[in-house]
Amino acid sequence: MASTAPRPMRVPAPRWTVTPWRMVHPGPISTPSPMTMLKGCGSRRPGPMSSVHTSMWKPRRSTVDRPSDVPRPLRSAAAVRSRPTTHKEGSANAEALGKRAPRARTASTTRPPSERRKRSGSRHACTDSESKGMGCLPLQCGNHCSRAPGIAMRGGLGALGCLGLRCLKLRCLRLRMLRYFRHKKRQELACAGGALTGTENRASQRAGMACANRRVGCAACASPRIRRPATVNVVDFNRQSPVVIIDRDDLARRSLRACVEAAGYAVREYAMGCGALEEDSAEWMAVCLELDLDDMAGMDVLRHLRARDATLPVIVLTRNLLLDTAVEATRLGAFAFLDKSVAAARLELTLQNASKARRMRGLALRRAKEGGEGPFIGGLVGRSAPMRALARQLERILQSDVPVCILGETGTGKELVAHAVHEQGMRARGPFVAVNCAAFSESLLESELFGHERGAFTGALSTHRGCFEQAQGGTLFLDEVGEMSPAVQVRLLRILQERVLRRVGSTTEVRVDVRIIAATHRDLMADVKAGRFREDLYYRLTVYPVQVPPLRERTSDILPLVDHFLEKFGGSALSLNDEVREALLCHRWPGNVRELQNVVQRAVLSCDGTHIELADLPPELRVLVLPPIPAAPAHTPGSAVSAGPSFPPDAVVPLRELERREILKALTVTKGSVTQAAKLLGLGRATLYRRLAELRISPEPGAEERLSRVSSRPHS
Ligand SMILES: Nc1ncnc2c1ncn2[C@@H]1O[C@H](COP(=O)(O)OP(=O)(O)OP(=O)(O)O)[C@@H](O)[C@H]1O
Repeated sequence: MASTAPRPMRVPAPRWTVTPWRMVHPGPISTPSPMTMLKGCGSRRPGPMSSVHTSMWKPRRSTVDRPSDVPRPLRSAAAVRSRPTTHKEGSANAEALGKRAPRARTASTTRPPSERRKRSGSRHACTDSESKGMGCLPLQCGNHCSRAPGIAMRGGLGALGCLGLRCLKLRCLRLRMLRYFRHKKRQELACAGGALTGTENRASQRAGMACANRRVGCAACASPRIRRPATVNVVDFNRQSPVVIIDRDDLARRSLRACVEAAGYAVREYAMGCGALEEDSAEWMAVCLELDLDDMAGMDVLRHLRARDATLPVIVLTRNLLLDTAVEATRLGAFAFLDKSVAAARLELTLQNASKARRMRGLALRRAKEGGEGPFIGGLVGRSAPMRALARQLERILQSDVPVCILGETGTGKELVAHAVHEQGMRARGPFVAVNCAAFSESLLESELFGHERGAFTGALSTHRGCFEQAQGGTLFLDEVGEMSPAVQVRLLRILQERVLRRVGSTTEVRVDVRIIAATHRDLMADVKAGRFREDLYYRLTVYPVQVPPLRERTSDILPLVDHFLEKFGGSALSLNDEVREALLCHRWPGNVRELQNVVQRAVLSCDGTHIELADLPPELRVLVLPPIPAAPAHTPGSAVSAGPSFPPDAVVPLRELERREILKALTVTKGSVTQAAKLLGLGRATLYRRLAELRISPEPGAEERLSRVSSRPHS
């Protein structure tokens, strides 16, 4: 048998033989990762193009005739196994090597790429059929070309001109990377929207990737022990959202905890992969995962985590940084891959990027979930159109550092907006320091903002770090900035321009890195015109002005806010009757949300413990029922209209009077039922109540008596 084998062409032995049969295929994934591609190409020893090219035509050296000093090519064994040979040639080669002859490749012996890969280790070369099946690009023909001039002419090199193998591989790599990223992008989009097409789903399953929408169960989600949320949770990620550490080593966990906590994140630790997977990961900010675990393979944990929440950043940590592992982790969607020995130094930055990505994905998910209603702002309650517009405005500045000026009437929630910008912005991990400029005299405000040295003035018993220094790396909220004296304005302007400050009584300058958010209820431009506010400071502060709408312009937020405050003040079990709701909706709310909050707090205290009545609201909210309705003698149309001024029959009646008469008529007909009257008049109930208030009409016949009863009750 050995004598019948074709004699290999003898050529002078090079120091290193390139195995040029095929590009190394990364495994059973239809769109291989770029890292894998790199691995495939990189396994060849770099050298001048000409030498690589020449070596392509040489037969591969067998392990038998490799000189002992020649290092064993990384993938020689795998390449031997997967090199597409004829049965005859294969047998001959095998016998020459003293091994069992490979079986002929038949339909029954042909295995799927994944299996072949398992058998041949993680590295293997594509066969012809495989490369077709995997949709290899025509450019890969560069590899085929290495085998026979005929193929070269037909497939690739002929068409492309005689490119060197490495050029082809680079082009091939680039294209495959492009395909990989496109595929990945599609997967991520599908994860967010929860809708993979059938083909994509099958593709991701074939690839062993997490099935994001779970319409078809994937292998990774098979374990019954592991919690699988049915829907994508929408969470506001902030500093309280924990970074989860999964590591079996107590010491390593402790040192990681210290790193993560120093970076300003809450931490949750797990020694076992299963322990972590049994928890709900919806609120986790990120995961630091050690691959070497006791109970299950780290890669499986990663697979499960990604399967349940494709937006959860998983940072893979390992002691032995192997390319194969990195490739596998990247393919499974790991956010980053860190060597444990350098993890501490890199972790902070990686966590920063991870949390930013998580927050942005969270925002996008929330928006998607709310049916495109608009983004969500921090702890602000209210989804009215003006609030959604405000949220959209804020979203644009979250990831920037521009000074923001929040304008709006008192009690509209300016400080809450400032908090939201800080919490969801880039400086979320820094401090948020708020100072009310109206609360201090000029000298005190100076010392409060900029600090002072010991003995700088009478009473300065110790050195004081001002608000600017306290807010280093974070946000300084200057509330009521319009109340600043001209002297403080000048100092503030200098800090904004030069980013340095000098404490009162000090000669040295301190560099400050602070984001400024200012707020005022005043018309700052008017103050500038009146000379009360510096124009240059105005333009420095109002780089991005934001107007918070008053509550009267967003009545649809009133009832959600009432529910919010009822819950806040322990009255969530209390119910409101229709009268109370109408009164709340029709009030003008000059004190805005703060006033509403006070009203609800007071009502919770003064009500009977089951429901809130009109009597539990302050008198200014009961104005609707103040004027008594004139007694309607009969239900005849027009009889109730007599309460108004009389006009000569041919006189033109003012529209307001006509409106008043028609409303009274409707109320008479409906026996004081506002709902029915509104229907008769073709108005909304709230609109009719507003008109009643404006026209000073009491809607209900019994209003007078009830009012007197209510007014006599004591209020807390
Ligand atoms: N959208 C909202 N959702 C929940 N609570 C709110 C909202 N807006 C305001 N509040 C509450 O109303 C109160 C007043 O808000 P805030 O202090 O932010 O208003 P402001 O505009 O800064 O007032 P001022 O101009 O008087 O300082 C706070 O207790 C705040 O929690």
